[in-house]
Amino acid sequence: MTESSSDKLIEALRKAVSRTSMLAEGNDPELDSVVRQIRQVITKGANAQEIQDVLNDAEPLLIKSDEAQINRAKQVRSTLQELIGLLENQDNKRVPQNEMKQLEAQIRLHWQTSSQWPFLLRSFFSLAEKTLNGTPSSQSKNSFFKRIFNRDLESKSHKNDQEIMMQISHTLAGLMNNLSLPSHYDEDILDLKKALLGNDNIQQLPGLLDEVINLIMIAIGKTQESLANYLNQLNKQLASINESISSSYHSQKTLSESREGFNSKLQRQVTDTSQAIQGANDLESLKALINDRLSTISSTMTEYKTQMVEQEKHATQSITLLKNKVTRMEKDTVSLRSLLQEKLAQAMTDSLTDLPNRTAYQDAILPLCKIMQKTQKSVCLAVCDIDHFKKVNDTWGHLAGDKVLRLVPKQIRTVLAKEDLIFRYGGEEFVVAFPNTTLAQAVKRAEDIRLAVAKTPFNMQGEPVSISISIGIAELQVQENPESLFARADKQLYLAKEAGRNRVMANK
Ligand SMILES: Nc1nc2c(ncn2[C@@H]2O[C@H](COP(=O)(O)OP(=O)(O)OP(=O)(O)O)[C@@H](O)[C@H]2O)c(=O)[nH]1
Repeated sequence: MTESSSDKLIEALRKAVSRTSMLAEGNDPELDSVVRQIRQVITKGANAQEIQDVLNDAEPLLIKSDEAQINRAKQVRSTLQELIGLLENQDNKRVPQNEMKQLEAQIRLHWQTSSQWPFLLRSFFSLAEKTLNGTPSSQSKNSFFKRIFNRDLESKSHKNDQEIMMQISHTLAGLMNNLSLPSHYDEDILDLKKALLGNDNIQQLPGLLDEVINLIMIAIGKTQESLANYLNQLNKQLASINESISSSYHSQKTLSESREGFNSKLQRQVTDTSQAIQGANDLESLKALINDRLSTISSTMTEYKTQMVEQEKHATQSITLLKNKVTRMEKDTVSLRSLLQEKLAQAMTDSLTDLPNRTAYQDAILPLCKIMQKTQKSVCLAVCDIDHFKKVNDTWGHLAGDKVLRLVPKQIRTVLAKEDLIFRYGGEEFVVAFPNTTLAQAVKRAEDIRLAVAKTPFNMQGEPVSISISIGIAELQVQENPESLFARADKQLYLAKEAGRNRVMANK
């Protein structure tokens, strides 16, 4: 392999790696087939030109895929802007200006980063909740008071809320059209769109929004998973390139040794012939001629040998160069993979509390339940919810609310065992899984959690404030699925709230 063709190959492989993030989309069948072709040519050890050719074929498709990604991001941005516009256009509602500005700034910063879309949507929903639950704008204060005393107007306002909800639901349904998900999610998307379009109930919106966010998470996760797979494959290919270079290096060395032997043998023969001819006295002129020829052959041979040595030196240098480049490329791949892992971890972590989030819970709970059922061990789930949390936000502000959300899980952790798992499930709700724990033990542990939170004074603007949590618990049954386990624990949480809060209730 010459220096320039090895350079070309390395360049082609580099291009393949950098383009992979887009190739990993896996939505366009035409593009998928080109990706397969690229993988095949690399695996079969094709030369630089062949790799260059398939990459050239892929170029227009890659540009198309790139554009589709940008268009999706633009659609998400305009959906979010449209949603904010909807809130602003409600004449008897006041959108909290600070939060709205913050959200708009976040949108400006992150609209192109798909992993941020769920967070932007969540922030929007919190803004919508605050707007709809909050005080009416000053120009409509009159109608607010009238609402309290006038049923007719109250029902009008309720209708107005419903209209906003319907508009928000419609806008979210529009967003679903732009998610790139494998076809087996078509039915889920269709169901969710139907539910969104038929929804006029504010109570259902958080659940539906969660489902939208889940699907976005899946769309992002899928991309990362394909990218990780491809990088693994690429790593194997790089290892095989390295191996073949090493073996070609060894065979070159052997070749050069055997040529060396051939040279000296030939040299010996030439000397022998020369001596033999010198022994024949009677043919002087012939001797001179043959001697002359032999010396020409000898010098040609020496020259050839010098050339060979020079060429081998060159080849060895270019192989060393190539090996260094491959090593560098391997390092690039490793850092790309760790970047990818970091991104995956980010998508699984709640940024406020640093706890594993709901996506992480959904990833972890099924395998946990399966292993516990297989080994016939008991596992319990506790759903914990901060009591009257809305009041904390309303009284002390959103930042104080965030502080409570960070401190409560810290208190919970103080009583958890090493193998217990805690997640921020959403809002002010945390889920704890107790592996290898019976219901009676879990109830005891939950009681300790409740007490640990209740006895902690939370400092709010210099004042100690008590916070309590309610907990619902259920134990996994034989052949029960995680959804049903969660539903039973959540039902107990509801009962604990109904019974006065700050208590633990278990499904016995
Ligand atoms: N500060 C802050 N508030 C949040 C966050 N996520 C959700 N919330 C708020 O949590 C509150 C939850 O209120 P509700 O569901 O009405 O429940 P609650 O007031 O805790 O009442 P109960 O659960 O019935 O005891 C809402 O006001 C949300 O805006 C967050 O990340 N930070």
